[in-house]
Amino acid sequence: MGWGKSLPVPSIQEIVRNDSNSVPERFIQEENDRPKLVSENLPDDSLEIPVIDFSLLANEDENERRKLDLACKEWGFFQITNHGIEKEVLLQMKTAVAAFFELPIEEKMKYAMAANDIQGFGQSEALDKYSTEIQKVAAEIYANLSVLMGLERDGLIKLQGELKQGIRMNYYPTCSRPDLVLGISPHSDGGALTLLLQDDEITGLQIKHKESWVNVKPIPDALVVNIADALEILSNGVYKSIEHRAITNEKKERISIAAFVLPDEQREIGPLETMVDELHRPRMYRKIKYIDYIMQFLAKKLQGKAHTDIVKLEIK
Ligand SMILES: O=C(O)CCC(=O)C(=O)O
Ligand SMILES: [Fe+2]
Repeated sequence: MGWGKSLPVPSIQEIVRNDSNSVPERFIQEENDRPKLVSENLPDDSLEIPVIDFSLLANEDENERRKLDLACKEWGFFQITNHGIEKEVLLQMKTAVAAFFELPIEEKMKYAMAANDIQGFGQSEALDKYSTEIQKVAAEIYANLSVLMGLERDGLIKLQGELKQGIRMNYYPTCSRPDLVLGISPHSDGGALTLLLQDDEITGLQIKHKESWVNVKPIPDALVVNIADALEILSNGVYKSIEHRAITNEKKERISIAAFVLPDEQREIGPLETMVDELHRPRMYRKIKYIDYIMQFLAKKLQGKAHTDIVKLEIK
């Protein structure tokens, strides 16, 4: 598990417990960054991110693989159904995470302090099972992306080493002024691939698509998958690591669980030779050791989609 400990941010559960009606000043977004929930500029609800049937992918279905290719090029995001992870495993993970967020702050701190915990969660059977299943799904997506990028099925794994995984749990309390705040600011993910288990009912995730924000409407038991920075770089910008954010709502708290699939930190990442074509698609990024990329990524915090700029080459 790579990135060790969670950052000591003030516990939102504690803030809400103390006063659930006011929005602390520092959460209020600048006018331009507010989610605009009631004005014009509403997210276009007619648009939906692509849905991929994982069982077809696993059966080497050419058509589904083409859909995956398009989804990664045009959206950077897709939902997968029929991923084969048992409902029970998803439910147990959600229950364990919800229980964790219910713990009093003192108990949570104990987990946060313990070294080698996944983002302050401690060891748990639910987490281990979930993480193992996610790994299998990620490996199959990797295999398909490898083929789409002109490699053998195990091409990406060979280049990146064994896949690492980090889990982040997000808790968004209800908010009396969802129009003023964001649950999570716009960012792209720094790993290779992110698999997100989100609430079955509450819409919170929004992604940038053609300059506007599009809601990712929950499909019960589906996983939301997105291309993250390392795959954007490996694909020489053909697949996009898209900016996304989460909004809050007045009615119901929301939990999401993000599994970040990461390259081996000691490996170099850079555009695959198969994705570079000096005439039509010149090399867009320089090579960088993944650990160096992450150090620079973390130094910039969550600030929009400037991350891959770290390695972008000037194209003349
Ligand atoms: O809660 C969500 O839907 C988004 C979470 C997210 O983007 C992240 O954890 O990186
Ligand atoms: Fe994210």
